[in-house]
Amino acid sequence: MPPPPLPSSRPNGRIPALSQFPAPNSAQRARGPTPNRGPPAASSSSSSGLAPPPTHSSKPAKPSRQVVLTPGHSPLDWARISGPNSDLRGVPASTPYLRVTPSMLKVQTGRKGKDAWMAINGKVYNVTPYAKFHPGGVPELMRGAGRDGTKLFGEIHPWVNYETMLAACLVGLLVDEPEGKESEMDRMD
Ligand code: HEM
Repeated sequence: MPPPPLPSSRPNGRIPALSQFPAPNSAQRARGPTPNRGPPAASSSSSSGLAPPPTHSSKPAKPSRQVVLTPGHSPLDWARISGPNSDLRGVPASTPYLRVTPSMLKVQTGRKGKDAWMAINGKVYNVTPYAKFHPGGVPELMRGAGRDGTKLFGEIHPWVNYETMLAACLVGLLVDEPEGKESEMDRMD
């Protein structure tokens, strides 16, 4: 079977070569040369020639305050021991989640044989089991012990996913002091 006839616009059967690209009357040419191609202008080149530009990692905005954790207390170790089935609340296993009042919280300082409890966004955690795993160190963590640490926590590391990390340590919810107790306090004034 003979090949199909060639289109009449290509008499020699070849795609015509462009003498110039973009073609003189094209839209690309009308826009002018592509910017930012080719060597930088002499005025913008630094004195160090081909040296790479300085990076942002060379000077941290704030020095890290992380401590060296003792062996066996890495974030991975914590993930392992605080897994889905662990209960690190420090209360009898059958205890339901507690309604924790500020006065109950106040005594859980981590001192005098008491565990350290901390409220964050309305949830109360026993942070004692986590203390040696805290990358900021034990004393730093204990600044929030026995009180509502929401503000402090948020000022330092709002990105930390405490809810997942401390799920096994969730003791209960922070609630207001009961009415009777408040009026008793008022009477004392
Ligand atoms: C309110 C009490 C707390 C204070 C005062 C505190 C303080 C700190 C400090 C000073 C650091 C070092 C930050 C740095 O690298 O410069 C840090 C790191 C860290 N803290 Fe806390 N912390 C508190 C509570 C918590 C809690 C409850 C958790 C966990 C659930 C936690 C998890 C972490 C983590 C994961 C880091 C490493 C952050 C990172 O490298 O991005 N902290 N903390």
